[in-house]
Amino acid sequence: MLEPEPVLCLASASPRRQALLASIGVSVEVEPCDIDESPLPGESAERYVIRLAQAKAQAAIPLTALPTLGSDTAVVVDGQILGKPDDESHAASMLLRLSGRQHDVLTGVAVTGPKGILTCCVTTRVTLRDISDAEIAAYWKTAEPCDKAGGYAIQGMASVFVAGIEGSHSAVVGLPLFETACLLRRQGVPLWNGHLPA
Ligand SMILES: Cc1cn([C@H]2C[C@H](O)[C@@H](COP(=O)(O)OP(=O)(O)OP(=O)(O)O)O2)c(=O)[nH]c1=O
Repeated sequence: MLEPEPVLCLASASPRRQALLASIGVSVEVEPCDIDESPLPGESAERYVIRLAQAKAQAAIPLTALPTLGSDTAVVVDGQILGKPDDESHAASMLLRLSGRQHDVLTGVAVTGPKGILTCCVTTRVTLRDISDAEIAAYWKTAEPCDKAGGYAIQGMASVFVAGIEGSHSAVVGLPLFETACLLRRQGVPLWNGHLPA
């Protein structure tokens, strides 16, 4: 079967974001953008993820004629933003902090198009059970944590640690599908490969 024509430019290297968009029938052209992801002094987590989502979406504008989408996901615990782990000990220290308690996962989304740049931020509360040192060491060996904010993947083997979630599962994986669909429709991007009635 022929691949549907792209209707959106995804400014992201994340295969998960591409798969999430494909699940609602949005075929994309991919233009990953390398931007500085350091938080600004005193910046709130919400401002941070929205700023990065906007920067990614804007960086792709010169590369395409399509509307662009940028997104950023951060794990936040005690007001501190946890990014992706640099190495095994960093990953272990992040999981130890998250073990046996709740934290927030924030995902910012920005979509450019005829209406300018539209943004949203979705916060999801995740509860992890107690995680032992042996489990943390074994989890690193799966290679799953290395490219994930907070050093875990709710959609993968770390699901055995996830005691509860309040909010959007897809947002934790990288893109809140309900809110993203709203932004895409406002920018005139067709969903369900063009079959969702306007
Ligand atoms: C907490 C969590 C994060 N993640 C992922 C979502 C994001 O892809 C990643 C956080 O890093 P991001 O910087 O948001 O995204 P990215 O580097 O993967 O892609 P790009 O910047 O090019 O768009 O962590 C999961 O897949 N599962 C989880 O449970």
